[in-house]
Amino acid sequence: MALKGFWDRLRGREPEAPPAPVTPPPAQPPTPAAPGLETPPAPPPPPVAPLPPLPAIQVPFTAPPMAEVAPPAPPPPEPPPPRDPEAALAEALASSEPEPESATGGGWFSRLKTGLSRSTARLTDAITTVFRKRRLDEAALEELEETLIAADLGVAAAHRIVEGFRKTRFGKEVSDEEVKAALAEAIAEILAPVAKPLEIQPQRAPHVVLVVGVNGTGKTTTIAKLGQQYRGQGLKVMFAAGDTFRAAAVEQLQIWGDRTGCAVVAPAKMGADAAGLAHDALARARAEGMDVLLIDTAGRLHNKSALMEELAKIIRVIRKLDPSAPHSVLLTLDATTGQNALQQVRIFKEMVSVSGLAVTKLDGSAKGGVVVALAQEIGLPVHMVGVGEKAGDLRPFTARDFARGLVGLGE
Ligand SMILES: Nc1nc2c(ncn2[C@@H]2O[C@H](COP(=O)(O)OP(=O)(O)OP(=O)(O)O)[C@@H](O)[C@H]2O)c(=O)[nH]1
Repeated sequence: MALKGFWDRLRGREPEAPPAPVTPPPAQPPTPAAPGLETPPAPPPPPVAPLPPLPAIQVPFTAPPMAEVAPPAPPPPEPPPPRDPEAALAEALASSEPEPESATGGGWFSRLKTGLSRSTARLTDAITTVFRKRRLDEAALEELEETLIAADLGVAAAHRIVEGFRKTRFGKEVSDEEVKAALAEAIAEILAPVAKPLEIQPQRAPHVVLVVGVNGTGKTTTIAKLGQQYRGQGLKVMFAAGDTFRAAAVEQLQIWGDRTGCAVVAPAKMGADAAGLAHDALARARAEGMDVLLIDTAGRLHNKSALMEELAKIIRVIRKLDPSAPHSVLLTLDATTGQNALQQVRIFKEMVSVSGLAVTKLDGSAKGGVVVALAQEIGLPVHMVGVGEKAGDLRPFTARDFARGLVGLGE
């Protein structure tokens, strides 16, 4: 239970409450057994006497006006038929072709902006209310700081931004639009040092990317999306299904491999040694002239030290073949976990030398501001962001676009 609690907290979930104690039903008085029978037949129910008429009770009742009477609830909608995972995957891949700008209403930026819309609302609704033509005094600065913290930007970034406002605009009258524009600039400034693409060096033959992260944060999907992108660039790509404990993860990677034309090295049986698998995959990748090898890993073992040992072993073993591998260690973070993402980075940094981050599920989160907290407090490169489940929904992270998208401004 304690370890389950640890993993739940790491994933940003409240640990499950222990099951409620079962209360035994109240004891029934024993039924007297009929002589010679173990189970007496139930006695016939006594005839029900007609109830005497109830005295009339007057309950004062005022009918609500008609408009307030709730209409009868419509019948519940039919639950959608269960989706065949393969069909869902095929659909995601089919729609992952680079779409023309017109089809996406302005291309990647508008997708980013749409994806961030929940986070944007959280951040800007308060700004719009507070700063409609208002003098930037102490009270306004305090409200701004609270808004930024509530939008998951973290205390340090919120403080830094507010101090910037104090220096440049204190005492001036500002509108919500001015505040948003200045905010976008301040956020972009914080993000700029960490906005670095994941640079693949095919001459490493192959460039090895070890992908780590808590389970469910999007490791397998991110690998698949990257595979698709690299294939599009004409690179030869191999996936190693190193999450050998989860049959579904191996299967998922195999399907993505088939669809994207990436080779897949999968374990012969579940629970196989992940380090051995990574070693075999690297040997094969070298023999087959691959440019990139993406290694998936388990996100959860029975405890933190077991996971740490597994990751360390994978690295030790692949270094027997290439002492410089892995060339990148990519940590996936689920944006919906908000501030908990910072804790995940700290824990994974203790286990392995993380070289950069992929922040996923920004589309399903109102906590996209956490990327600013990550930049300010962790400072690791943010290579890419995921704003959807489609293969095309993983894009390089750029400070200006993200900052403007987050505060709801145009390109
Ligand atoms: N909306 C949305 N969903 C995403 C994104 N990235 C991944 N997902 C979904 O998140 C779920 C978990 O993703 P996986 O790639 O299986 O996560 P994982 O870290 O490999 O999980 P384990 O295999 O359990 O360790 C899947 O349903 C993905 O489709 C994203 O950017 N946006």
